[in-house]
Amino acid sequence: MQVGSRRCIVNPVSGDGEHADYVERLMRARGFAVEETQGAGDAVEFGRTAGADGVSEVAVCGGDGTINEVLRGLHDADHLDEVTLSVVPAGTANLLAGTIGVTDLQHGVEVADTGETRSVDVGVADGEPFLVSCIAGLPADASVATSGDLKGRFGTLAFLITGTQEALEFDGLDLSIEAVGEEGPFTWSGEATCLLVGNARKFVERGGQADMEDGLLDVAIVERMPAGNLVAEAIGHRLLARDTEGVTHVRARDVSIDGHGDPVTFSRDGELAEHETLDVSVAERTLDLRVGPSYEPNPT
Ligand SMILES: Nc1ncnc2c1ncn2[C@@H]1O[C@H](COP(=O)(O)OP(=O)(O)OP(=O)(O)O)[C@@H](O)[C@H]1O
Repeated sequence: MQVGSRRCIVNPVSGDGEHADYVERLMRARGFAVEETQGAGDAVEFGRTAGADGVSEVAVCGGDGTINEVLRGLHDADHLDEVTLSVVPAGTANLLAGTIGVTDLQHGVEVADTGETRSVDVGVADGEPFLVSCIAGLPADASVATSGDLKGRFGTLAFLITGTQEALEFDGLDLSIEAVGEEGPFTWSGEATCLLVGNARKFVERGGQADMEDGLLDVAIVERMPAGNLVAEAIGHRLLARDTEGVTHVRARDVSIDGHGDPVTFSRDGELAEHETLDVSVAERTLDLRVGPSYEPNPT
């Protein structure tokens, strides 16, 4: 047991792969022991070991995939509610970091050292944790189709390019959804283009950071619409405006999704898995997370 210890898990190949030496030097100077991953899955193991060792502060330097691996390891070790987690963004999209107000590597190092700590919700899908979102349908498929090469060259723009290509071919999902909504039971059934379940992110109105401390998930269901309309809506940035026809939005806990016998691909913070049915819940204010100054405890 190493009470009071600090550990930093670094994925040296995240993003452009040029951050490791720089970040490791800065983190060591702030009292973090550094561990470097050598391949997929290592960060899960490092997270598990950090949990088993009782490490009190874990910083993750990498992209959203690496953060999710560490989160899974800490969850496996039953240590999520005892650790303070921080993020030093070195990935391509860095969705979590962007959402909690951590802007770049150097800022991430400062926040990991002395940033404000908030107790935030952790989403749980099929027993596995996520922080940002759990999504099915077009965005999830688009992220599968985004090749590493394209991602490397164009960064986040690659999601948009492949997203548009995929939109022209996507068939839709046949789903039934039941949830405990903020204002009572919620059910939805039909053909969807996508289902977006956000913990740190919301997808309607202006999007951006969701309330991460309310014990609720932000659920948006986009009904299937002809691909031409979909692309036009997306280009006009109107798709997830609250009043868009065909978009249902509810804040809920305990969301059950049924694909009617067809496997549905879900992306849990970028980690892909197929499920015919999926239960998503929230572990309310379970994780202490260091956040940047622009993090909003109560976003409107
Ligand atoms: N040393 C390594 N060599 C190759 N792959 C690795 C290594 N360490 C970890 N990985 C794998 O690299 C993958 C990508 O990592 P990560 O998500 O951090 O970066 P990214 O894809 O650039 O960023 P983002 O998820 O923000 O788009 C992870 O799936 C992880 O398992």
